[in-house]
Amino acid sequence: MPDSCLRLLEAGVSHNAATQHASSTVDPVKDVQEPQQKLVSRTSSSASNAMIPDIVNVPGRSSQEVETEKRPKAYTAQEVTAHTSEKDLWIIIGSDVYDVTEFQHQHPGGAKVIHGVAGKDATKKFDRHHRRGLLEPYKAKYQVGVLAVTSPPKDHGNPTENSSNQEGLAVIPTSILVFIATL
Ligand code: HEM
Repeated sequence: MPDSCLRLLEAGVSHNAATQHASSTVDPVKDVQEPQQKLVSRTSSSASNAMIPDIVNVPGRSSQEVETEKRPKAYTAQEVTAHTSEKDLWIIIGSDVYDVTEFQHQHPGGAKVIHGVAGKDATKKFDRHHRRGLLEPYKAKYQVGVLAVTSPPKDHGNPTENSSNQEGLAVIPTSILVFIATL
């Protein structure tokens, strides 16, 4: 075989070796990326685990029981309206719901004023005659829950944080392009 051919062969071999080397440099990158991807998914799953209350596994008690203890019960204003009789009398003050069936007869301001707000939001009338701080010692005994939030609390008032709005922004340039293309 002529020398030039030998040189060419050598060059081919070294080229293949270089290709192999190049591809072998890609593989480790893949190897590095894969665990990273796994890490990301592990991180995101642990992030969703963070949403689960810490004390789910209380021996002998269901997570639902523990949850019920942690959060006060939420009642809608509609539900409170079902408790208007002297024998079952609830009122709302601020964001709290009180069962004042027993307290109405001990109320220094009289039971009559309490009857006037039975099953209703008594906040305005209460605030006319008391400081809110006055309720603190009564809460443990008479508060039965909190007022349920019926409308979504967030995503109002800051439209830039709305993801659907971000999608909308992404659509605008495309539609402009289509418009330009039709000219
Ligand atoms: C859980 C609910 C309530 C508690 C614990 C409560 C407690 C009290 C207390 C301790 C007093 C004596 C005066 C004072 O210390 O300020 C009082 C007076 C009074 N309360 Fe209430 N109250 C409640 C709800 C209401 C509501 C809903 C009304 C009105 C609709 C009302 C109207 C009055 C009035 C008119 C007085 C007399 C005020 C005065 O003498 O100047 N209270 N209440």
